[in-house]
Amino acid sequence: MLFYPGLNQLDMIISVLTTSVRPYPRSIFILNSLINTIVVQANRDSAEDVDEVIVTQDATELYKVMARSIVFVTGNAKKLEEVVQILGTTFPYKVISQNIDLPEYQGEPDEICIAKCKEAAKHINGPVLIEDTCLCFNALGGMPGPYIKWFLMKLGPSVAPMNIFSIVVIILFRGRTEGQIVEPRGPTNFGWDPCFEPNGFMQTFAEMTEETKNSISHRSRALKALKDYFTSNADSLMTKK
Ligand SMILES: O=P(O)(O)OP(=O)(O)OP(=O)(O)OC[C@H]1O[C@@H](n2cnc3c(O)ncnc32)[C@H](O)[C@@H]1O
Ligand SMILES: [Mg+2]
Repeated sequence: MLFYPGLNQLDMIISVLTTSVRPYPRSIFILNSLINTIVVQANRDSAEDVDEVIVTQDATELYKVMARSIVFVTGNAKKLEEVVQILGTTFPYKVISQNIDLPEYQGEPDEICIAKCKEAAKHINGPVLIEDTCLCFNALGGMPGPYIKWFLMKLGPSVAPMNIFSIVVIILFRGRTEGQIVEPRGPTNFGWDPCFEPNGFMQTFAEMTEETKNSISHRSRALKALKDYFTSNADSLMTKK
């Protein structure tokens, strides 16, 4: 059952599909046996797009590496930067990024997230991580919600009081950060960061150091829950088909 906290909140939803275990774009997996060398998968991108070549002599080891990869699909470089920083080096899965601008779906945040996740999985053919952020205004009955991207593009970061809330669905995790909307302050290179001042702080997200934002943000709380879950269940998740 998916959890949705209500519209008077800002929701960040992260979906993880662990439905298949296959090779992924941007990696070449090579099984180097005594008999010959088998390229298990060369991806459909050009050779320049290949991030790494993994060579192993042990088929079991190969499948372990393949099974322990998740592709984070996003067209947003700032999201990617934060997700990589937050997950850090101790996340038990290898996170490979793929820049695909997925469709902006309509509907409730959880439905949007699932649709986005399925679409990402179609491109990647394997486990994917996606994220969708909604910004919901109390004064507007929850709008623009998932349509915040277009609001930001048209109006810039000037908004009304709200709360922040983060959840992760399909495998479900939640994180929440509350705060106030203020006159924009700080760099304007990431969405609504300049106008969101979390409770207990005198700075907006944009004015904070990355470390401070990542220690309290909706994203970091959702990802912490995800990381804890994947760390405890790494072996059983790896074998899921
Ligand atoms: O490819 P995807 O991952 O969908 O990336 P996106 O930029 O399209 O992102 P969303 O669909 O989730 O749209 C949410 C909007 O909110 C912005 N946003 C997301 N997380 C944010 C954060 O932590 N701080 C400020 N703005 C954020 C983001 O730049 C978008 O304009
Ligand atoms: Mg998007």
